[in-house]
Amino acid sequence: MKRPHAAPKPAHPTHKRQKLEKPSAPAKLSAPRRKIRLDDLSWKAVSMPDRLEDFEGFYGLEEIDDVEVVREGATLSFGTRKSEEQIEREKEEGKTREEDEKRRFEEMKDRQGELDLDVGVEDEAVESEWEGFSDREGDAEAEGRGEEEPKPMSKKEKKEKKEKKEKELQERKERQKKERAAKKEAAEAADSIPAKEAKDNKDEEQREGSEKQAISSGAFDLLADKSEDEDDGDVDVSAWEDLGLSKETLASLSKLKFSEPTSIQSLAVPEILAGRDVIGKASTGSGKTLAFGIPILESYLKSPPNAKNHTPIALIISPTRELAHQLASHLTALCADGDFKAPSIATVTGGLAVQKQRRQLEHADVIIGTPGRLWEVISSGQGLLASIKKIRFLIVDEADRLLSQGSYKELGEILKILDHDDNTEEGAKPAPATEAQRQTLVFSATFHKGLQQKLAGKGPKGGGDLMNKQESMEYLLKKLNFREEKPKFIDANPTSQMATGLKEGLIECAGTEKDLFLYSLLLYHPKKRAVIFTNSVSAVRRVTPFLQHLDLPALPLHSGMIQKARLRSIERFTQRPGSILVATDVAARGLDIPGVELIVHYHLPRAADTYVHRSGRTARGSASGSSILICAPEEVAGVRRLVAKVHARNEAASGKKKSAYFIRTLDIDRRIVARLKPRAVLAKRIADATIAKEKTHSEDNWMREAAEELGVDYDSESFEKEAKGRKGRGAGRKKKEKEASRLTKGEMGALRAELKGLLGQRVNVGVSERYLTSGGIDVEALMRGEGNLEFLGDAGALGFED
Ligand SMILES: Nc1ncnc2c1ncn2[C@@H]1O[C@H](COP(=O)(O)OP(=O)(O)OP(=O)(O)O)[C@@H](O)[C@H]1O
Repeated sequence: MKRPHAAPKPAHPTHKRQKLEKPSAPAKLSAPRRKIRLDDLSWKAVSMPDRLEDFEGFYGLEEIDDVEVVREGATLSFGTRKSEEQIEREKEEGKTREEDEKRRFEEMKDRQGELDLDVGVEDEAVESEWEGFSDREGDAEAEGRGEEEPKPMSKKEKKEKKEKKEKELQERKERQKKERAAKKEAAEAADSIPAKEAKDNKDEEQREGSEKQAISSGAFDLLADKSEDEDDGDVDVSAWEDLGLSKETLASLSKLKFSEPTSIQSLAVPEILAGRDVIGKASTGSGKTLAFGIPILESYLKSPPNAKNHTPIALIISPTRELAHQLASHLTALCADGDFKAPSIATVTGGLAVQKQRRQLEHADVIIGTPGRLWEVISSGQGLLASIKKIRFLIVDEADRLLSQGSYKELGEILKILDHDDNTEEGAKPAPATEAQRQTLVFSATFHKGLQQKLAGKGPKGGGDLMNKQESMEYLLKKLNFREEKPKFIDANPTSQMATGLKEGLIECAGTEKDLFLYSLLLYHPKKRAVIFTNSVSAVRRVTPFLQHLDLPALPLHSGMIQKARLRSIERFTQRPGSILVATDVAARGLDIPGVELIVHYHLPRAADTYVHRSGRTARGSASGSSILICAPEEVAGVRRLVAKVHARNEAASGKKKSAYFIRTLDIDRRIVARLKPRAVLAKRIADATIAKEKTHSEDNWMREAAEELGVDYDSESFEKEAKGRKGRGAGRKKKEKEASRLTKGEMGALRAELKGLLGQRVNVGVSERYLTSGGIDVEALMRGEGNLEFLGDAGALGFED
């Protein structure tokens, strides 16, 4: 029986529960029951959870045992079989207990006070240790070595000591700041830069610093910094000597630890230095950036731009924003820490503040940008246009992409404006090609076959295998207004446009099971940095959360994202080993992220060239990697043709007899896939429902806003009813989305919990049922890189072994 402790006594105390732990002894039961007043009994306090202590008017509970409630007619009374002596004894025991309790509480309070004091002392100890790092390190040590036990400090002493330390720290900071400023002044004086120019440079540096911070979230700075992590020793660069480079460039290459040129570099650099227009083709990841970057640096070192009448040296055009930032990083890395003032590099891409970019351009030595933003910026400022016309190099990187249909419009405008003679009348033909003073350099890993044949002087004159006139490289090359009638065509890898360390394969599955097979494939490659290519923004939006729900570190990249988010994704992907980038073809070209080991084509590439470039994100330089296509059965034949086409081109170039390349089908254990299916199905449901909810929400908002603008009432339900009658394209999908969006919070929570449960379970995926029943393999362990690869395998187990 329990009663509230110290609370006003109820008229009729309720009998809460009979204590079970003390069953009455048979002897006691036989004792006569006496009526008793409740206050005369020995109540014991019940310990309560802390949070109840402050309950208004409720201070605690007390309990009593061996009491019976006796009903006599309408009245209740209480009886006990305990003797009076026993009750008295218990009362005494209760008092002692209460006193003990009080004493323990007081002791605990004291101890708590001591503990608080200890914390203070500990802080102080840390502070006094810190003193050892101060300028007066010796003093601090000498103090510490004192033979007598130091006396505890008073509060005043502690305060004074703290203030003194803060003052010292402040003074040290001031001193260091002054030293830095003095050093900078001395360096500027040594360079004998006139005061105004020095100020301009300083302003520019500051502007550049803040611009750089604003435009890049650091992803490509990381690429630029990668040499810093390595040890500082420079490498022997004698292998570069034949190329006729300056000692400054050689020193920079040594710092980058590039001991020898790649083949495209050794072939293209001398030609460019000799003043030739060059069309360079080399496989992905073979160092094309420096093939044109080195000659730009050489030209800059040979005749730095005149500070008073500044004009940029080079204009580099890139098909994507990410590639533009990466090119800037690679060139920055080449020029960083050199024994010369580094050229100023401006990156001009969409998605970032145009005003800042315009300001940067005024002082840029090298301009790198995407066609749309470049056009916007160049065309809007006459002064800028006049100076850009004087560039020494025009570089079109990933030229076949930039010059292809759909992308060419703005590039065409830029080229037109660059060649437009301001003295010719409006509407007249642009200035003749011979007037172009610049060198034009065009690079890619893939060029159209017709162009190659034409350049090699082998191809049919016009028509033949060329695309239609509008698209053809021949037509577009005319637009580039080469200085020479026949630019130098360099094919560094005539027999192979695919990287040498690349393994290719395909996995066949039902079109509706691509998600499941993608998940399984990623589990086969635990902790490997991978890029998943899809053909649409919506697929990226769907596949990324699908993988994330399955606890895989997926990051999205597509053109629908704001630029900062795009750069952030690349930054995280670069920083975190084992992460997975789910991307559209915006990531297919040029991106140079170290350590990518796996490329998955979730959607098939639409063209052979896209296949080459996507696959080229792995196996770069001397590294190796795999490129795997996930195909529905009806897609297999097309895929085989596409991949065979890529390889057939190589054989044609090498003059070998044609033999169709046959991409191998990789074995993925269907039993493993079947075990993983429940997880994949759940993850897909959750991802689809989340997207459908967001979509419905934003559609609703859009309709509401439109209705408001029209001044009509918007009622989503009546809209829906009306729409029900209409059936058209996508009606089934819409219905599914609607259903998915209707999942309640609770239902979503339940799905998540179920998935969590599944992900927490071991998945037995042995190679035989015997193995399955006797323990098997833990996929989670595999994902941690601890699994038994003998069974789940790496690429070798997928059939890549030779
Ligand atoms: N001489 C060299 N020695 C070693 N590494 C080099 C050398 N030149 C360039 N690299 C490095 O090789 C990597 C690939 O270079 P880059 O991005 O220029 O390739 P790419 O041919 O342009 O590839 P893609 O066709 O995919 O754009 C970069 O990380 C670059 O720093």
